[in-house]
Amino acid sequence: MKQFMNFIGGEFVATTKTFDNRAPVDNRVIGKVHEAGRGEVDAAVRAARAALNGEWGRMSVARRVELLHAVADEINRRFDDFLAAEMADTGKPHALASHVDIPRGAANFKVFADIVKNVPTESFEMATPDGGQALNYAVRSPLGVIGVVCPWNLPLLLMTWKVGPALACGNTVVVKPSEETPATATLLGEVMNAVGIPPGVYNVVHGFGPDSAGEFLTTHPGVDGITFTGETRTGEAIMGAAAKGVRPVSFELGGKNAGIVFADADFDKAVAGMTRSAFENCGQVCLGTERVYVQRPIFDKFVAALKARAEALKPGPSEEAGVGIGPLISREHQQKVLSYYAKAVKEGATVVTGGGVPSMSGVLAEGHWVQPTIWTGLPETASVIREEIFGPCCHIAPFDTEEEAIALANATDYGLATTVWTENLGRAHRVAKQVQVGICWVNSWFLRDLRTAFGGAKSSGIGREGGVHSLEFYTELRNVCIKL
Ligand SMILES: NC(=O)c1ccc[n+]([C@@H]2O[C@H](COP(=O)([O-])OP(=O)(O)OC[C@H]3O[C@@H](n4cnc5c(N)ncnc54)[C@H](O)[C@@H]3O)[C@@H](O)[C@H]2O)c1
Ligand SMILES: O=S(=O)(O)c1ccc(CO)cc1
Repeated sequence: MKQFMNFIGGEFVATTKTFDNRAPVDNRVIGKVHEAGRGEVDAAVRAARAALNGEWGRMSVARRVELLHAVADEINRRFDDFLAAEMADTGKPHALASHVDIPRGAANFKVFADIVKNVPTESFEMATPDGGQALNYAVRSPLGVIGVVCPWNLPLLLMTWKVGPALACGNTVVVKPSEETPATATLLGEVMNAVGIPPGVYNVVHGFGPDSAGEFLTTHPGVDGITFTGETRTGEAIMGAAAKGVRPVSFELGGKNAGIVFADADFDKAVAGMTRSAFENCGQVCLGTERVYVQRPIFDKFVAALKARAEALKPGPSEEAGVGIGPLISREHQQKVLSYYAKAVKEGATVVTGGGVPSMSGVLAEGHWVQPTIWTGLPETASVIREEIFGPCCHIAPFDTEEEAIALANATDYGLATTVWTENLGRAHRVAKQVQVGICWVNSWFLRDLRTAFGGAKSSGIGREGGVHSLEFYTELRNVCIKL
């Protein structure tokens, strides 16, 4: 049985309290996770502080960049180990994990190392009251010890998306991976040691949220800032914890994203794009679309086409050929998604396809499967249109005008992403400007350039990460003013 231990000060640390790690495909116990108590979290924060005050804190940017490139190279060298670990933890299809999760997990180190190496800082000359001159210039220092609290949907990708820039900026980190997906964060500890990242720079503490490692880390006074990806409600709790000591937070939170398909869209591309945005990763992507609005002239044709695509997604384990959809992460999440499937029916939805659990054979019958599901016919007040489900499902409603589509898209407390499909360039610009979200894709979905700002509006987040914007959170910008 695999043991997932904490990684503190460059060493793997066992504890006496463990919990089960289960495979989503068949609910089998595949590992034991060593839960960190207050003592281990404190040791991790102290190790991170010592590294900050030690070799890592004194290291030149050029050497740091070199080491982070080596981390990326080592992830790529051990690609198959990371792939196997991520697939076992999440059950996601091989094609997805091998094309998205692991390569991005590696790229996050290189991209941010290069950004930090090349970013300029500002300087201003000024006239002084005595007729002389002064020079102002900015310097960036690391924020300090960063608490990184992660979700389970893209474990390595979303963790390194924060650890990459944090380390590139010279910080040290204590990572709390999701209790559902401990594997790749633990494996990354081996990579850090292998390439010579000093002990204490990267630490991992395992456990849950409240009264466990998540709470112990976010309430720890030795943590200088907290970066978090997860549910909006959890963000509220962490924000409360961060208030003590007035520590900065960066939050990437939930979404209830709209997709808008105009009648002038390239129909086949729109159907293919919406299939991905509704069902990829079994709908467990915060940027995914759960509310689809289609202009009336193509509504019926679009519903029929998306139905055909949904029904063609073959459920199965990661390695099986032709698999298009994996299971949900956990039994608990399966129950949550199925409760929404029941609610939709109760609130009067027409179930276009899905709505239940696919029939799986043998041990797979114990997995956390649900059918890709499409509804129509619900009022905008329905629960499945208002609340984030995080499953492979969407409601499709017709609209008539551009203004109506924008109003529908914006009628939510969330503001993470929108995907718009149209061949009319003017309309694309008008809609993109008016949707209240952090990212608006036009004729695409989940195209990511890591130099761009990423984050959510409204209840979907606080702050922006990506490119130089990550520096806003991971560094303190200081001004030096010299009288000449
Ligand atoms: N905006 C984004 O970029 C983005 C990306 C991925 C996922 N998400 C969101 O994440 C959610 C799914 O992920 P999840 O279920 O893992 O989220 P979650 O909020 O339940 O858990 C995320 C992490 O927070 C920890 N945690 C929970 N309660 C805590 C507390 N009180 N104090 C400290 N830590 C605590 C968990 O143990 C876990 O590591 C969805 O809402 C999704 O939209 C957002
Ligand atoms: O900014 S990214 O790292 O590309 C990213 C990918 C997916 C999600 C949503 O789950 C959030 C951020």
